[in-house]
Amino acid sequence: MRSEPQHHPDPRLLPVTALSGIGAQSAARLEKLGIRHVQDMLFHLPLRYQDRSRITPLNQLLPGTTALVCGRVEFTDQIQRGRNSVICRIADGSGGELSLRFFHFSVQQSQQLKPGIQIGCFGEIRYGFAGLEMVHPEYRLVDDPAQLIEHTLTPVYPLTEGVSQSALRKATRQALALCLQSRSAIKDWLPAELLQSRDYPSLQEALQTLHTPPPQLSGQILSGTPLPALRRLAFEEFLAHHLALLQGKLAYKQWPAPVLHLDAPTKQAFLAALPFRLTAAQQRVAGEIEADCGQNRPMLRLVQGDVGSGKTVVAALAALAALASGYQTAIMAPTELLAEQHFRNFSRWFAAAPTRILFLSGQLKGKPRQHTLQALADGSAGIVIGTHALFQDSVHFHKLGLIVIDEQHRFGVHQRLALREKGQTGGLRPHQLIMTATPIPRTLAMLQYSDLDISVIDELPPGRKPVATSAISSERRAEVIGRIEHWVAQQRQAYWVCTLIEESEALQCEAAEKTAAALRQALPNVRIGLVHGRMKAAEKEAVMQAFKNRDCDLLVATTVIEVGVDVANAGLMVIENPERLGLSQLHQLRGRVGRGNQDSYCLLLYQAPLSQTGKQRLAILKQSNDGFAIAEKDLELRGPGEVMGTRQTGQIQFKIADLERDRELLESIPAAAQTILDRHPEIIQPLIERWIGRSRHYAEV
Ligand SMILES: Nc1ncnc2c1ncn2[C@@H]1O[C@H](COP(=O)(O)OP(=O)(O)OP(=O)(O)O)[C@@H](O)[C@H]1O
Repeated sequence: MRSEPQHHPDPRLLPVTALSGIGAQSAARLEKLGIRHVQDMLFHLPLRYQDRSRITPLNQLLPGTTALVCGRVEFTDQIQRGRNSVICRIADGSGGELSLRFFHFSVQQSQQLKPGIQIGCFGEIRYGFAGLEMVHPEYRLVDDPAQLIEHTLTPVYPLTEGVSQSALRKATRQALALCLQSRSAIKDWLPAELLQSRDYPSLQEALQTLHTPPPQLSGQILSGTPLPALRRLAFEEFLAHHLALLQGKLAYKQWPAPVLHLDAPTKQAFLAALPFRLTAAQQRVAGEIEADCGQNRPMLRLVQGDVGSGKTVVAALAALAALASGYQTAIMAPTELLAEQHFRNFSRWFAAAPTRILFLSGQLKGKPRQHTLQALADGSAGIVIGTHALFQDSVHFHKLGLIVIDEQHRFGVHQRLALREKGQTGGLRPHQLIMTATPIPRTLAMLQYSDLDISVIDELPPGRKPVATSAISSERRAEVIGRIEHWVAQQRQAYWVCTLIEESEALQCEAAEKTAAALRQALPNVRIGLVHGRMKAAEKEAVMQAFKNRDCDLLVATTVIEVGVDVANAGLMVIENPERLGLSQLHQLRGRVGRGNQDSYCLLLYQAPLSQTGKQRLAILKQSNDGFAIAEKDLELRGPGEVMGTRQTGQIQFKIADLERDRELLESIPAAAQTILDRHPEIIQPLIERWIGRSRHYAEV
């Protein structure tokens, strides 16, 4: 890295090579930690702190603790020639002794440790062959033990290979001096009204406190209580992410969009042809969508609804508005199965409409694919339903007015933004409707969905009965198999879901194959089908069709059936290894049964023994059939990090904020963001740049 001229006007923006001890090589390594300029050093905060404020007498050492000690060398021995390993015994007159083990020690280094010399060490105490020992501790030869004592806690920074802790400490101290003591201090963007009401320190104080904590805060830090200084930075970081998403929404809403108007007679005719009446919640949400689509600015709306709450028909009403206004609709589902199911529903609901409803997935090849692409391009197809294949470069729309994305959490934030790019017609941007059956607790929705307006279908169609759920140890597997036999004898159908760690689809499929084989042996009179993600689409379709037609009694499946299966006669579901899945996912899976008006059951076949939390989690599923309540409980038990996971957050990485530790801050973020939007819009961009960088990944619109 090239050094910039010495007379650079702003020390904050000097490259890190301006700090003594940081050469070009270290600078390249620091870049991996996102540190390029002097001011970046200040936002690289300590992971934890070490207490070197007192020397522990050797007779008071406890294994497993970290301590600062001081003693005189009794003897030093080379124990392993090859590794230059040295052992040294020290004593301090307290009656205690400690062994120090050093590796890769030079002859010169070991010769320094002469008997009688006084040495101070900092490190972890553990049991060794010859009593208590410290392995490769930091050490210093001292005349006076007082020289070892540091009155403030010592920061420990996250490291990158090739940059030592002491080099980072030294560089950070210099950076602090340069930035905080010069007139060009780091700019505090947060307005006073947000800081005062929270009793937060200024940015300057916060950074200073965290890098060089004053002695009076040691107790608080060591007890793990987050300092207001840390809270303040986490608050600022959450705020920056929230603002970035909001800004993405506001920017998108600046574009013109087609006005989609649904006239009353068309709507009435559509509703009258449905075999049911919309619930009040469906009507309300449909109204919200209608109002959005009637604007000349694009809708960005998320519909959250519990499993089976009837989201699809609400999306169909939006598609009807698009159709009535001369625009096309693209509906994207995460799996073939779900896309096919939507395709069947839409084909039925729009049978009388003067347009073509088409299906498009990666599996569609050759002539049929050509015809589909042609119909989308010339506008003869008004509605297309498919998988993410819909958004490949080869797909062109005549006049796309509405995009519906189902099960949005499977598509990351970034994919969602990329989709917005698609389908601009004549400078107009399509309206976007996103549907999810995974209820996200309100506080977390703030981080994930603040670029969307949210509607909730909080009512199930009448007559739905809760799925009676019980947890059964896998030791009672034979009993469960017996229950299936009995169930099938009553002309009912069932699912058997094999789960494994979700990432490993291959293993999941293998497990499903084995289970199907074992069940076929155990239940020779039951017709058993198997469906998993590695089968060809046509094979899957054939099995699903057989299950729908009642030519198959028991469907063994992987979690591919989580979404998209709607077979009213299937009222029993066995879920293997439920302890491995999130509660919301389990709730969604069991939502496959209980869709008709008959009694339905879910058996959670867990691997004993279950942990305490494992038991509590399954108990929640037994007690509740409300997806939102379940999601809140899951959040309580597992914490936000687990619940969101990387998949659901769309890989939001925080520098400082910790979803677990700083959870209660989330609640206050939307109001603080609103204050900034209303009264201090000029600080939005600098805050985003500070915490997220200049990358436009949130605002790619
Ligand atoms: N108001 C209603 N009254 C009765 N049945 C309804 C109503 N709305 C939808 N349904 C039916 O309920 C079933 C579930 O609807 P839909 O598939 O839209 O649910 P969903 O909210 O998408 O659920 P999931 O997330 O489980 O797929 C479908 O068979 C649908 O036809």
